[in-house]
Amino acid sequence: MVSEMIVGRDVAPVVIDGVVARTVVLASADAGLRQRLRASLTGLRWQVREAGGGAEAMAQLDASQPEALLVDSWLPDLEVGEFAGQIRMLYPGMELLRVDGGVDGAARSPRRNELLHALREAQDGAGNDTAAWAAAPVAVPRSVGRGYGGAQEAPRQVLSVLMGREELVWQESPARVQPVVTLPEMVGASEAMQELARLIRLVAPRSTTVLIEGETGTGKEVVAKAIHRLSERAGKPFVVLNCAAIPEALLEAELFGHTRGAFTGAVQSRTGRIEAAHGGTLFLDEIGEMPLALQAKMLRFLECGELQRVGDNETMRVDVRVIAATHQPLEQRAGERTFRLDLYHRLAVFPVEVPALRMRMEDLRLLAEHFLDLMGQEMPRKRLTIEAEARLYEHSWPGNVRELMHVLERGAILAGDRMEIGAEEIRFRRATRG
Ligand SMILES: Nc1ncnc2c1ncn2[C@@H]1O[C@H](COP(=O)(O)OP(=O)(O)OP(=O)(O)O)[C@@H](O)[C@H]1O
Repeated sequence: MVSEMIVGRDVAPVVIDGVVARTVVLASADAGLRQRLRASLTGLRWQVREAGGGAEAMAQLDASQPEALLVDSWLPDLEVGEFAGQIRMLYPGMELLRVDGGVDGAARSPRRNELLHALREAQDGAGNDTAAWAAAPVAVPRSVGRGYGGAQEAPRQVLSVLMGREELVWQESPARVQPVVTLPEMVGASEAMQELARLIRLVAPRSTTVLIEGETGTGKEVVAKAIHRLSERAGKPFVVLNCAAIPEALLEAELFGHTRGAFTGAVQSRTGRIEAAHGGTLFLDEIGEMPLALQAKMLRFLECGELQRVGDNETMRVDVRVIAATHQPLEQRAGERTFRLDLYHRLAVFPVEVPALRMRMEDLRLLAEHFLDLMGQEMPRKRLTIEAEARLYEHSWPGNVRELMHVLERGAILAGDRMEIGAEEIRFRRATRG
């Protein structure tokens, strides 16, 4: 279940040595490289925000509006070229440097020179020990980990400097993992997730209504956000309303807004979520929980783009793309007349299904690494023992990705000061034991 929210931006200037620091987001799966770059850049009065992959970097960009982005030549979740293209489109004024190319035809500036200087220093700090650039591989039980081609070998990158030129080049070892083409914030390399990413890319640029189906915790909201971010509406609000979380009596006013005195307790007029999403996207989670009477009003809005606040005679036009999600079989519900068939057809112009985690166990390791990386931003980054990882593969994950996230969080806490999460720390809730 997701909470209601309006995604906003937070900008908190940081002062280093009495000077307001500029912010750089550093996207790399290589913790060593990030650490060295952080040291160099902090010395140059840059505030560094680290991201272990493209999805995380996107979230950091959204939150901190940095002056620059440094991106590794390989990211675990996104194809770098495509990621860079999206960044240029979404943040045209931002300095973007790849650690492999350094110079991409953009004009030199003091800012850019500083970043290049930091890249050189980071390379010096690495010395000639190429093993230092290799991430520690985590073994996957072969019987279950085969799906992700080459996942057993960690990416190994060797940095070299073209002497006399301010450029850095990454050389790749033959053991390199093939980049996986998915989407911002959507970790997963399975065929099912790549197909989902393809559908999302196709539908994102249009204003088509999308119906996202999938079990609880599979990532339906993640998909909705990806569609929003890849659309021309990306700079506009992404508004979420969980239809199951608001009492029936209040849902209409929450969606459409209300005038002062429209009902008992309406002491002042209020904008509804649809209006708040003007220009952007409205994500209606758990649409199957919407009362039938309100479904009729929603259908009218979807068909003409007009709405009336509760208690108001005025009609207003808004430009909102609607994405709905459900874990219920809506078509079946429509057959049983507990959901309006006409609304179902209107919503399901473009249906997409997010597969259950047990149907794509080859994504388990990537997802686990992703969540351990995220937790590693708040406490020392922990690893799973082979036995702990095997235990993850034995489970059937009825709570899907969200359950995995919670199991790992619990495991990390239970492990206390130890850097490894053992099998005994991987505990499943009794009700969801697989
Ligand atoms: N592919 C993914 N990559 C990274 N994180 C994911 C992925 N899928 C889901 N998550 C994470 O798992 C959690 C649950 O995802 P989300 O809320 O999108 O699921 P949902 O299907 O909308 O759940 P519900 O049906 O309960 O509303 C979130 O914290 C989300 O960030």
